[in-house]
Amino acid sequence: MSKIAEKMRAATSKPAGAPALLVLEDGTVFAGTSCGAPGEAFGEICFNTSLEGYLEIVTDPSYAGQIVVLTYPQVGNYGVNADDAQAERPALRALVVRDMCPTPSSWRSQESLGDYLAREGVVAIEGVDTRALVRHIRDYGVQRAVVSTEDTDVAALLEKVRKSPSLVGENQVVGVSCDGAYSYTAANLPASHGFALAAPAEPRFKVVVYHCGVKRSILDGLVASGCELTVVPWDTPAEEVLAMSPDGVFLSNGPGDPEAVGETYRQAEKLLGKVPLFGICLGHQMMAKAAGAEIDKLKFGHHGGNHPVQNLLTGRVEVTAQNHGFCPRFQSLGALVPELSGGATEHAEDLREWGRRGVAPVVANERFGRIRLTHVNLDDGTAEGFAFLDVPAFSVQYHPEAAPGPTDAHYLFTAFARLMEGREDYLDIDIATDRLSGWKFGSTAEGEVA
Ligand SMILES: NC(=O)CC[C@H](N)C(=O)O
Repeated sequence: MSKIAEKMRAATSKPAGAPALLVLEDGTVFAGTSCGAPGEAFGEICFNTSLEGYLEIVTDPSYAGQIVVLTYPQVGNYGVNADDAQAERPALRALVVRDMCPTPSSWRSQESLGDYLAREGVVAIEGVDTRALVRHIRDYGVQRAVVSTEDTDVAALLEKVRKSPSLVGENQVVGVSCDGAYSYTAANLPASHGFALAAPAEPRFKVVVYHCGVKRSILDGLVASGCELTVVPWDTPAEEVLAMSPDGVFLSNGPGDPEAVGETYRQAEKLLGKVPLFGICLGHQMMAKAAGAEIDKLKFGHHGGNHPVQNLLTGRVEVTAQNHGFCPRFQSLGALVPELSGGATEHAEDLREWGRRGVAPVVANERFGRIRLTHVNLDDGTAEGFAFLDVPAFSVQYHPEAAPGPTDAHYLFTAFARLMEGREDYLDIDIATDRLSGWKFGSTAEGEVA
């Protein structure tokens, strides 16, 4: 090695952390070193493919009960800034990375990611061949796993993993909801947040938010579209919410198995038709469950910032942020209404077929009338959005607030405001000129290109 190369190596190498192990329930083992808190953490292992936004991922409450692998190989380079956090503290069980940067470089950085994880008690492992690990999860599916900095006995760890509880059937929401109601308005917007680029609209709507583990950027998006929020616990009775006479109710994202969150979807059932409703991710699943949908568990889920979704109403493709492992099946909501489904009488097996035909199909639901499929995932043909035609309600499986990810779908916050105004064309929005989505194209608040 040349002298210069030796010097460079010395300048960039970091002290090795304590040895750590990652063991999957199928017996796959990866050795690495600790880069967060010491300890032993069990959870369902999944991977996120975003290229940036690691703090938003780490603090997304929807990761409660999960061990997250980041596919981007160098993590921590720009440090951590509290304004980017999606919740007070991380809820994920552990973090797995290829390489953790101990010397962040950014004017916004307040501390290193490793220090943050250590302070928050999150176990983390680096030095893992994350490409091999992710290919393994893609081939064999998500499964239980453990990250340990305490036990070096692989056989013992494997036994413990196989005895650990499964994410399926467990209520994770109860651990990340709020204890009591609180309000959230424009005064709460963080100074350096993305939605600050579009000044918040005048507050016009009183909205109640069911907090199932809500991401802060979702609250910001609602405020940006003109809502004053009262955030309530996940199991607040619908009667209490209606007694507040809100203009609308929002059902939040949240962790774990939607089947285990009966206290929320039973409220959604009571609210549908009584007040305009909007749901994101778990909130979408809650609305679908209220209408009797069957829920599928995906092999390795959608977690990342580049998932293409086709809007069947406009034909446009949105590049979206996603984070879910479960998904309601559109076909289970009812029989097709042929006159609103391009004459079709049979459900398409692959929902992408509707995009090819230029049709947004409608089913007749026993409880709530007609429901339209509005959005479809172009990678795997899963359902991404529903709009109820006979009651004021719509929901999406993906994340219009991004955080992290592209902002193509910010317009859905505008759509909720338009739904509360009683507009039938509430979803018919040009994202190039929408106040929330369109700022990046140089449009003004009025929608004209400046
Ligand atoms: N981000 C979310 O709301 C996740 C929803 C649900 N817990 C799932 O994994 O499918």
